[in-house]
Amino acid sequence: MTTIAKGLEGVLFTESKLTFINGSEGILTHLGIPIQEWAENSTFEELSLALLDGKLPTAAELAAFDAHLKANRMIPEKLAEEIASFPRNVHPMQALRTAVSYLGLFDPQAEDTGEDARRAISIRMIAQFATIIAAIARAREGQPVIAPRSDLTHAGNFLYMLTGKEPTTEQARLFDIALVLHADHGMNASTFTAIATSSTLSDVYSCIVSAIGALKGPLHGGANEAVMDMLDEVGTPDQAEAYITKKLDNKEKIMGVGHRVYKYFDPRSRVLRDYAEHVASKEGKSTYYQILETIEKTVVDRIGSKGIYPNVDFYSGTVYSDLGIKKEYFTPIFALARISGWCASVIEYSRDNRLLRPDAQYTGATDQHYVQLQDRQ
Ligand SMILES: CC(=O)SCCNC(=O)CCNC(=O)[C@H](O)C(C)(C)COP(=O)(O)OP(=O)(O)OC[C@H]1O[C@@H](n2cnc3c(N)ncnc32)[C@H](O)[C@@H]1OP(=O)(O)O
Ligand SMILES: O=C([O-])CC(=O)C(=O)O
Repeated sequence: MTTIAKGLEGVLFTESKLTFINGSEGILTHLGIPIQEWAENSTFEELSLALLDGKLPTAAELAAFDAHLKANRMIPEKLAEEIASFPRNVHPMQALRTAVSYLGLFDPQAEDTGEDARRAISIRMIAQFATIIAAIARAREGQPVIAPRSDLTHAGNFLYMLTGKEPTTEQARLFDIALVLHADHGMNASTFTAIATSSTLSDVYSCIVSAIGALKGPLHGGANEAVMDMLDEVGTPDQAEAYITKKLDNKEKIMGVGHRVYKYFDPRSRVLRDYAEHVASKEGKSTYYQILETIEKTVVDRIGSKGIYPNVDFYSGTVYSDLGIKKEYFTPIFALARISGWCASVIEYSRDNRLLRPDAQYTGATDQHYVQLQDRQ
């Protein structure tokens, strides 16, 4: 009998040397190195290069990569003008999807699908995503777009372009850690989507536009914004337990918890919680943080036995919110980090490409004949 792997759960379709996940123990490694070590010691720039090259870079390689990213931060003027003319009421993820598609029109290398071209485009895109997302946010808020600076880190420069203020070293580092935590995660839905597009030998821009569309949904990257919607709906910490209990009694989903692979704490959620706690210890617990603490406890007590624990989207919003970022920009920020994983995975898969084309069990009608329109009931 044919078995159907609903949601492709547990289906292996390729090999990868980038990311390993042990979902029952809550382990995540990139290139064999635990995510906690990346978060503590590395930077988004270094992890991006490591994913692209499949190895830890030397100091000289990292310096050259960093300089290359900085030199590519500007976006075409026409694109900046186009972003400024986007309707203000569209979701920033819609704007990002359109802007990246538009960016591809200005790249003479866009249609080159060789590995060197894919790598060069990827590096430019990693750099330009920050400028595009900040420009989308500024335009949406009716504020002038801010040009990138080349004396700031990728994370620091993004916060500067977003807010118009140079972040403190601690703020820039906290945001950098969030980017590191989100940079790659195996065959998640958006990376798989990017690879599916790439497997047809399509161009990198098309792969990334497809991936942005997949990340946007609330079951994937869109969950970080949905968590904030939930916190706003809960209102105060004393309401949190009753709110979650009612939702679970009604068999409704709680955002930011549960995962296809992790059946225990997502290790990234632990790192983010520690940082949220660190901020709370200095500045007092925010209402959001207190609500999250109660939701985590209620969910783990009620449905932890089903393998439902906080995922990466659970605490990320409170960290961004502490940095003064509005919730509409949380999912674009996920894309700001995940662009590295998408590009690295597309390049890795293209080395041994095979068209992705699964199958569906046919359960429709058989032995039918065409009925003329006038003869149908
Ligand atoms: C970056 C990321 O993409 S991380 C994921 C972000 N998404 C979210 O946070 C959205 C909320 N979570 C979910 O919707 C789910 O947990 C998913 C889609 C992420 C993973 O779902 P699946 O792997 O399909 O889980 P599955 O459906 O097998 O769940 C098993 C059981 O837990 C329940 N469950 C799963 N997630 C949740 C949740 N968030 N809230 C309440 N119950 C849940 C299911 O209803 C199911 O219960 P049942 O056995 O009584 O029918
Ligand atoms: O791996 C997944 O399915 C979703 C996820 O956590 C991610 O993309 O970071």
